Amino acid sequence: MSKKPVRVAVTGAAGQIGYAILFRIASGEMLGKDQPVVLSLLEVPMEKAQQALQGVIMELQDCAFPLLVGIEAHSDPLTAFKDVDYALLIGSRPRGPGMERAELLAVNAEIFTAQGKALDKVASRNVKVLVVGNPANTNAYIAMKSAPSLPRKNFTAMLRLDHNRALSQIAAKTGKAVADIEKMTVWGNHSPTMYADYRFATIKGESVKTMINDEVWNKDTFLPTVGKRGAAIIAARGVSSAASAANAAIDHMRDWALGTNGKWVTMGIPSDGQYGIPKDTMFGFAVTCEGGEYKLVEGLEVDAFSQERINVTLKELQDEQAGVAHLL
Ligand SMILES: NC(=O)C1=CN([C@@H]2O[C@H](COP(=O)(O)OP(=O)(O)OC[C@H]3O[C@@H](n4cnc5c(N)ncnc54)[C@H](O)[C@@H]3O)[C@@H](O)[C@H]2O)C=CC1
Ligand SMILES: O=C([O-])CC(=O)C(=O)O
Repeated sequence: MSKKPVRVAVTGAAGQIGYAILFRIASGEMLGKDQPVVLSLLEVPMEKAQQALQGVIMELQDCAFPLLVGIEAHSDPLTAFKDVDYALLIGSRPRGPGMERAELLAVNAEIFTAQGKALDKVASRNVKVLVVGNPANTNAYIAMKSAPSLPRKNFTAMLRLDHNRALSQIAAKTGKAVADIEKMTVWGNHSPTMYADYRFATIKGESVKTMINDEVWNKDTFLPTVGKRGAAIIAARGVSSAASAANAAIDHMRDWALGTNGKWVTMGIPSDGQYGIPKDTMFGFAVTCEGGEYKLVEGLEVDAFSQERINVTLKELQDEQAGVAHLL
């Protein structure tokens, strides 16, 4: 018997990442090749954006995806999020020239407060929310705080792009296959302060740290390369990463929904106080997923260098949270 369709909301659906992700969701790459989906697409209520959205919808129709059983265009989160099972919050304002970080936080805080409230009112009580729009961790924190009737654990932020970037740098350094790397993780904020940590990583059972054995490379090459990859892509392409961001969002949601078979992945999740990260902080942690739930990997040793890195990324997140506290 075929499965009941699920409702998937995507915001910023006419943007770059939207264009790179919708076709993959509709083809079953996110939720499985046996899972029919209804796409509920949200864009700003401006004529240009709504018109562009109609163009994307025409293209989705023209793909005749067997799993795509409905497409809706919306300009109001209250209708877009009605009964949704999955919500990918991608649309947000990028930083403009001369714009201070605090201003960006304030503009986006409004978007994510409204969207959190709308999810709270109308989404499925089991909705799985992934925030991609930057600053992703703090936007996810805002949405979670604006949706008090939904479980906190339903809200997550995207650290998977950093995780995937780290995997690919390690593969290049060791000359091994990406697919063979296990137990990689990224701690903290989706920003240059993130701490990509390969101390526990293995390749076919062998320690990656021992294989690389180069602390200077870790500190001076690996961490800056992963941390500043977003800026490097903007410098090269003139616009920010879109296909790789869409790919990471697919990976995040697929693993959360369908499980990781014991493999570690990185998700930004609300802390319950583990590793000294204050409760509710939306922080990148190693997790495994099973049965539609993520589970934090506990008991990892935090050495002095790691603690220092974790403190830096935590401080940044706490400053961001303090910057929006008056809006919540
Ligand atoms: N977490 C991560 O790893 C990454 C996050 N990003 C972030 O993702 C976001 C989207 O990136 P792009 O698609 O490249 O940007 P884009 O500018 O191409 O598209 C954003 C779309 O969102 C729409 N939008 C803005 N406010 C909205 C609202 N309140 N409701 C619904 N739609 C809204 C805009 O009209 C636009 O079509 C940016 O904030 C970017 O910085 C990008 C790459 C990686
Ligand atoms: O850096 C940016 O603006 C886009 C982004 O989040 C990334 O590529 O990691």
